[in-house]
Amino acid sequence: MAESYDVVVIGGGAVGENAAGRAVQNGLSAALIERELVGGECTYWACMPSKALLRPGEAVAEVRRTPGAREAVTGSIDVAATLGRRDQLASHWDDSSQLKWLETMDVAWYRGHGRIVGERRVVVEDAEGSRRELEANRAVVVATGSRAAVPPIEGLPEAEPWGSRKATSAGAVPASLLVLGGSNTGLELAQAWRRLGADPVTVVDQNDRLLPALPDFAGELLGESLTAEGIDIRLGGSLTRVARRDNGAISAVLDSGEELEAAELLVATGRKPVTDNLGLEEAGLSPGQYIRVNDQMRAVDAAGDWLYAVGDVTGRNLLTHMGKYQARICADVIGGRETAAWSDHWAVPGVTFTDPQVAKVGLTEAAAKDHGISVRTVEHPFGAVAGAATQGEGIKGRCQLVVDADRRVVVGATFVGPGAGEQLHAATIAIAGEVPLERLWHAVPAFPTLSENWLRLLEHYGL
Ligand SMILES: Cc1cc2nc3c(=O)[nH]c(=O)nc-3n(C[C@H](O)[C@H](O)[C@H](O)COP(=O)(O)OP(=O)(O)OC[C@H]3O[C@@H](n4cnc5c(N)ncnc54)[C@H](O)[C@@H]3O)c2cc1C
Ligand SMILES: NC(=O)c1ccc[n+]([C@@H]2O[C@H](COP(=O)([O-])OP(=O)(O)OC[C@H]3O[C@@H](n4cnc5c(N)ncnc54)[C@H](O)[C@@H]3O)[C@@H](O)[C@H]2O)c1
Repeated sequence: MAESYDVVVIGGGAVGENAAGRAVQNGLSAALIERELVGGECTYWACMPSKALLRPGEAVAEVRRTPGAREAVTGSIDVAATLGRRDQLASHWDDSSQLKWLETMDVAWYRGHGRIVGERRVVVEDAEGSRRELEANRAVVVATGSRAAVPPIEGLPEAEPWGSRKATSAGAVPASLLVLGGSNTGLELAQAWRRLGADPVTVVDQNDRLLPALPDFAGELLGESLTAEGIDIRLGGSLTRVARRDNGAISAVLDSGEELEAAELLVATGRKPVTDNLGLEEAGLSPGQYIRVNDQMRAVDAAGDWLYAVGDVTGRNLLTHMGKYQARICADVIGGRETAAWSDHWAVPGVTFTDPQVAKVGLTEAAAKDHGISVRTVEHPFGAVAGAATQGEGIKGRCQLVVDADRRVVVGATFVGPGAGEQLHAATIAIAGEVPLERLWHAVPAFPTLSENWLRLLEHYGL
């Protein structure tokens, strides 16, 4: 006899949890199926532990920028304390508090592998092999996330490289680190382990520049900072061969023929969807692909109207906060509200939590032009306001606003500088709220704060 819920969510990462919780808040009954730890990658092996590894280095750099405070830093980062704090922020890889939250929210949870076995029907199989069948009166929501994609490089699997899971949960600092893939994962973890003592740290990426989807200055400024602290960045190439030597060291051959050696190799070359062994064929979908969704998060290629997908598994903005936004939209749609995930296209915020941080929301100049928008951009040095001077010496960086010149609203913003991520939400509000420049002009930034960058940018625009 199947147990029956309005909504059955497969995958209990941050996104699945939010979909189930919001469904209950909307007056529906919901069940969540998770085969590993409720909380998913973000909680245990991605966002939280990586930020915990970065924070001590960032805090020390902040203090070192400030005369009077810098003299108080006489030692080096305490690795054991950093890893201890990391373990704490990763909830010691224990999901009991997440389970408590589900219970408080009245979400039923099942530990096991979820698989669709027919229209609105899902089977959960636990580790012992016992099976329970769940029936979804209204919808099945797939929130099974993503896993690391490993490129086909000779010797790579046998060399047992680090993936993001190992690189965020390691119990000791590697003597040296080679990072393949220089995007958010690779750059954050390269800097984290460098500042914790790995030396040398080398980053290899096939692109000709860092962060190519952002304005040029973002990758350039970040690259300069990382290079200055001893991270060797090799762009425009990859590895052709990898081996782990008898002494445990990694040997890697670049496509230029040069051989690099490191204690560990981190592979951070992107993600692929977790859609295998999920029974997607029951809804007419192919396994192994991202699940295409519309702005109501309904799986557009699925037969019927009962299958939804949210989070990384959709391939749309692989970011926790965007997945959670999709989850809220999805649960509202299932609950009968008319709504759409339009922010997914126009106002996606993202922060690379390196030092300096790279924070961007909305469209770049190039993307805005592609959308036929008549664009004007304005820029200002991040550190050229009194708020930066009070924070310390030598604060560098850049800010940029992308403005729709016809509608006189901001459509994109990028900030590069220490702590730039905290500047971002003002831009997200301006973009999502379509606040006219004439109105923004009256949003006065307090003195002396870094937010005065907004005033300078608007002055450059001519206000
Ligand atoms: C190193 C790193 C750092 C990151 N830092 C950030 C950051 O700072 N900010 C940010 O916004 N994003 C960050 N991200 C991205 C973020 O981690 C993901 O976008 C987010 O985890 C996606 O959440 P999700 O719930 O969709 O998927 P996941 O977190 O992958 O969760 C999916 C869950 O589904 C479960 N599951 C899969 N298949 C089944 C099945 N058949 N049955 C039952 N359960 C199943 C899995 O066990 C998993 O728990 C980072 C990513 C990495 C790799
Ligand atoms: N702070 C954050 O919000 C944060 C942090 C980490 C990850 N994430 C998200 O997680 C997702 C995955 O991030 P990611 O950095 O792991 O992957 P990614 O797909 O963003 O970047 C992968 C990088 O690897 C490079 N690459 C791929 N194959 C290669 C090869 N064979 N040789 C050399 N280089 C190669 C690519 O050029 C690219 O720069 C992204 O959506 C990202 O935004 C977010």
